Amino acid sequence: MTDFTDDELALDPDFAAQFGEPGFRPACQLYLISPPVIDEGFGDILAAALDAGRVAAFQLRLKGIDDHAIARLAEPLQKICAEREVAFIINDSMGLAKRLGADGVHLGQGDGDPREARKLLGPKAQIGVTCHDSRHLAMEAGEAGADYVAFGAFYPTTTKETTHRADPSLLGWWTTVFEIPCVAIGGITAENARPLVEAGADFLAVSSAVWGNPDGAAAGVAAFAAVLG
Ligand SMILES: Cc1ncc(COP(=O)(O)OP(=O)(O)O)c(N)n1
Ligand SMILES: Cc1ncsc1CCOP(=O)(O)O
Ligand SMILES: [Mg+2]
Repeated sequence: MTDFTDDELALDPDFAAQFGEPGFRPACQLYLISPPVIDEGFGDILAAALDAGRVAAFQLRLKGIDDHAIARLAEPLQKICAEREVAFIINDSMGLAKRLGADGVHLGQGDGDPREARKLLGPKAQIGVTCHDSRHLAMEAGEAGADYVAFGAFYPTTTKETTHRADPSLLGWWTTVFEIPCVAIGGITAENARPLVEAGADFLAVSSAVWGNPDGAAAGVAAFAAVLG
């Protein structure tokens, strides 16, 4: 584990210069995270959601079933994403991402080494890493070649049991020092997203605010348009 000095963790101009000057950052974009359980009808819901606004990526995050079952459910969803040039990301398993020819993989701290994922998936794959509320984890992920770092949870969520709470200032620090995109996740809604966008989040990772929207997932995506600018 790399030991970064307090100076390096601070907003030190020399440190910033070493690791990348603040440059132009595209507007914040939506990154949809699937419900943990879906059925064969989810494809129509996903297509409607992706057609309702600017979505950069979709992560298939299924829990409680094996890779074969995930692969069966993944195929039509991967096609729906490809038709709309939305990145299709597999959660947890670099092996399954390889098997499916997914656009990338998201790795939690217990899901494997980003360097190994890079060797397996190649230079074009999008490899994301969970960094909770930790600058250290994010800098280690960046050093390991991650294409994005994910901070959270920012708000209470029922989608996943979380023990870390991130502050928007973490997003501001990261985007001031590093060029690698950052993702904010955890309990994010169109109503509470603005502080995260203003702090510099490159992506908002959202699940229940879209799939659980009482007016439907398309309305859930459309509701973010105002805050994403
Ligand atoms: C974009 C994004 N950020 C964080 C997570 C959480 O990943 P992980 O910590 O591995 O937990 P599970 O999602 O696997 O329960 C994520 N999936 N996506
Ligand atoms: C996967 C994950 N990791 C941290 S919070 C979370 C859940 C995100 O879902 P929601 O947008 O419903 O809070
Ligand atoms: Mg995981």
